[in-house]
Amino acid sequence: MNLLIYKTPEELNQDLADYIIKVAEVSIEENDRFNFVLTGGNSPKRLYNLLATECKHRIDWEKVYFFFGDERNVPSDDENYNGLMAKKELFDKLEIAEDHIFYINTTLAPEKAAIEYKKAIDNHFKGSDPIFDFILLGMGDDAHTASIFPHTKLVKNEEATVSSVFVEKLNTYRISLTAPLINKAENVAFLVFGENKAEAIKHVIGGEVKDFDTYPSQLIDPIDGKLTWFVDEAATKLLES
Ligand SMILES: O=C1O[C@H](COP(=O)(O)O)[C@@H](O)[C@H](O)[C@H]1O
Repeated sequence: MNLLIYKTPEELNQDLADYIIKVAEVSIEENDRFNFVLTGGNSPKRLYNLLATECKHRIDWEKVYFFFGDERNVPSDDENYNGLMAKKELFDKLEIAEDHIFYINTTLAPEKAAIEYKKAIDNHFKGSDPIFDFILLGMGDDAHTASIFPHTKLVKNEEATVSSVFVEKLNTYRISLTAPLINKAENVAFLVFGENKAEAIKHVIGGEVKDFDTYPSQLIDPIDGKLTWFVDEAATKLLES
């Protein structure tokens, strides 16, 4: 695991954008495509904007396929739909072709949406192991990642798949890649900044004992891939040095 700590979110985003560009270049050179899993929430907005503007000409976007690590069970025009945020910040600006974007279909019941999403992933990988080139993850202040929330059935899911989950504290369903599927990836990066994440970082990165049920982000540990944490100083202020 590689922990990179930045003074500000701006510096973090710049470096993370450069990192994504390098991984994309290697994937495109080796496989003629880059399979990129996006995170949702608020944290990645500036990064996506940066990729779509200042970094626009540094990636061959026609070779990029976009997926989502998780989705909220809301209509696709709801402002909480992760896909809508990515569409506004990234896809529309880059004029990404629709058949390169794998949205999670929330017009279906959550369980069916998860099944269909896994099918779409399997089709894309043409039956070979679904190993994504790059998975970008966020982390909530409760240490959830993707939609693997504390004390939910997803924490214990040992299958590399996509699953729906009812999150009691939010009183809603989510659809999420499971940790075993995430852990197959070539590269996984966490994007975490802000003081409100400090307590979670203390336990997830600094914790001596594993308590997956309370801190689901601890589940992320790629089998053969590389894990990098991009965090700012505020988020690490409770980490003992
Ligand atoms: O609900 C979600 O939250 C996490 C964390 O979001 P952030 O804005 O605090 O970084 C995010 O990774 C996930 O995709 C999203 O659905």
